[in-house]
Amino acid sequence: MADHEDPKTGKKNKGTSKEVCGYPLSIFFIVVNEFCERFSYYGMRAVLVLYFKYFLRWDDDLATSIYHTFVALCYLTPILGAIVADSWLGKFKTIIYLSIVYAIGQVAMAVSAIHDITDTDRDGTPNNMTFHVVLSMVGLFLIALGTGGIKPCVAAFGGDQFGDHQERQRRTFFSVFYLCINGGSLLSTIITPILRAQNCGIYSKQKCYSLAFGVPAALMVVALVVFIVGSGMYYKAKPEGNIMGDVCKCIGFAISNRYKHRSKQYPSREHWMDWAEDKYDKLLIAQIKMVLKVLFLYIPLPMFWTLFDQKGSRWTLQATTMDGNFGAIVIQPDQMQTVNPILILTLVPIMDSVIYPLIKKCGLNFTPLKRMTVGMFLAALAFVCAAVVQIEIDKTLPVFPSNFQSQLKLLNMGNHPVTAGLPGYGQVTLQAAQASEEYFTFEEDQISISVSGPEMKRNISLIKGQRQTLLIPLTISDEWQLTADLTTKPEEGNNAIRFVNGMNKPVNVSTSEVVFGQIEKFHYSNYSQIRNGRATFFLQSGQLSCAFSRDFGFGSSYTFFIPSTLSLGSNCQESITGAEDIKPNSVHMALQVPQYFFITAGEVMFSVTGLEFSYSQAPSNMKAVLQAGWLLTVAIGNFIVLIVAEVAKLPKQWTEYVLFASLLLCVCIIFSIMAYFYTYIDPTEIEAKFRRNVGDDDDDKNDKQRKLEMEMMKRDLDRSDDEHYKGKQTKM
Ligand SMILES: CC(C)C[C@H](NC(=O)[C@@H](N)CC(C)C)C(=O)O
Repeated sequence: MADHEDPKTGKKNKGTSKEVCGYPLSIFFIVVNEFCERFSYYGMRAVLVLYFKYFLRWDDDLATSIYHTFVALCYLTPILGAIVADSWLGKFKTIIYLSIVYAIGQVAMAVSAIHDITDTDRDGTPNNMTFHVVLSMVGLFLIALGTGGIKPCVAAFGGDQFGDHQERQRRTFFSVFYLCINGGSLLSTIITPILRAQNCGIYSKQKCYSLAFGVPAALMVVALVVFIVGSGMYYKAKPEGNIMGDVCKCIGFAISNRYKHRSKQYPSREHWMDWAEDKYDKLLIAQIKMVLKVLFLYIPLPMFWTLFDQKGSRWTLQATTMDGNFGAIVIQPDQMQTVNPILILTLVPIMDSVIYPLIKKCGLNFTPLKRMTVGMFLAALAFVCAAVVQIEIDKTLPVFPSNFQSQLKLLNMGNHPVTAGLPGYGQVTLQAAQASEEYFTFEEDQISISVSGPEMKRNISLIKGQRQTLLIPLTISDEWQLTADLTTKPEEGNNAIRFVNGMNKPVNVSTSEVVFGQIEKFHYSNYSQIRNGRATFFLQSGQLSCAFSRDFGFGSSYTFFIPSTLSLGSNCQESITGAEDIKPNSVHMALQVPQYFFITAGEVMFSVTGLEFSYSQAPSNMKAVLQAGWLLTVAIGNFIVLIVAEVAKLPKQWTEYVLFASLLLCVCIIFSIMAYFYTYIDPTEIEAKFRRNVGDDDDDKNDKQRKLEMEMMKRDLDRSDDEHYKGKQTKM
């Protein structure tokens, strides 16, 4: 039998698998598995809301709530996976079984997105939507179970591959592991939206959601195969029975025993868990103490994730009010999120090979908990940057009417100039086919407007909180019309465009992507969303057919006026005038880069370190459980976003950013105090000593000596100021 194999089980011993440059070869399969799995997860997530909205035809509210429920579930299921792994199947088998569940879920999603399956009338839309909804919900449930379930196991299983002499390599592994997460997610969030945009189908061509889900499904199968291929090389720690059951029972016994002995006549014990000593093994009690110490330290951590997860929501919304034109490329608001994984891919190597060594050279002991504290501080700083950017944006946003005001714009549909008398604003002159530049604000319910050239006078009823445009007709006999204008910026950085037809006959307007439909004479169309860039509009009315083009930025709104003078042979490019109802975004998206930089630098210090810290401080039989505890802080963080945003209801977005920054700063201070009192431990060493002292009946040490050693170890776990273990234990 080879010396790297356990003589009893024939299985590999820890840290003895084949090595390449000091690293166990087995971790190669683990990091490739993680890369493919994250590709699969983030790729599917990137198109999920669009699938809900455009394939299942759900409204925005339902789509976003199901999406967030799914994401929250993905961070709750790790507990389940960890318990199964640590207590029953072991990490290896848990990863294999749950990966199969995960891959089935992804395949179910891909199948649910094939519209042809139920498209009996072959019109391109499914005829049995229930089938697609049920299949996709089952798919998402399996994915949440799979991705969440394996997450704590894969990280801990990777850590398991290193021997005690490979602490430095294990730290590097967690950094590379993080790089793979972000490499996979970056690639997939670029690729799957492209796949979705393709047209596919048997009977009719539709947006290809099946391909956008199918490729992540294939990557999950690849992840599973790669993991299985590495099978012979892994160190597989054996689960030690129902450890979570034992932990719960032991804690329960300690509490009830303490309660039974609450009277002063009983001497107090150093730690409340010591009340379990009457019934439970000292090793188990020591292990529970280790876990509880770390879990206690985790209490403030969800606040970091509360801020971190707003990248995908609030910050993306902020980007929709910004200008994404970078010259050579145009960045869409949701694409700004890719800055995070891109920065991770650059910052992790820089931190590991330059910053941390430099700090060490300066003689500073930049311990994991110090790094996490700095990470929190950087995240708070990111939100201060977000607040400053928001203040700049707010300065450029249009002033919409309050609930006590109404706003009115005038559009002269005639061929001659008119002068309109407006209460409080005097005389306003408008050329032919011209609109007033600004909206006029009124507090009255009704105003009287007199127009000269031709002479007209009308009483106009205004609606509080609304913006309207008054279409001043060509002749006295024509109808006066009021349009309902936008009182918010168009969504997702798009431009809201509509047309007013000043001609005496209907006109059809369209672009290559958008149909405005037929607009009756002297009427106006609904708003349609046009993306940034150049758009060409085609006009068609009887024999008349022409086109004109305009360039659009982000978040503007225009009313284009088709004049009565437009006729066969007219030059539409010159004849059609546009009134700018909402100015395009003018604050550049590049201003978001500092906030992305700080949150990502914070993530590297907080999350990469936290991942490794959770592994290194966990007892051997609860590695996955503590990883799951770490992931639970992410889930709680997500819930806090919903609660704080709902409860705080701040009128200005920048104040909400400042609130979140202040909350994290407070939490950061609390955490630094807690961290100061934390003593790093070496679980392997503690466990070994307990085993030696407790389990070895043939030990020739006398009882007194043994008792003394045990007491010392107990004190090491209970007290923070002891630096007993080979100087390995250091404070914060
Ligand atoms: C614990 C997770 C929240 C960490 C990790 N996420 C990241 O690394 C992000 N930088 C990815 C980005 C695409 C949002 C994960 O395991 O997904």
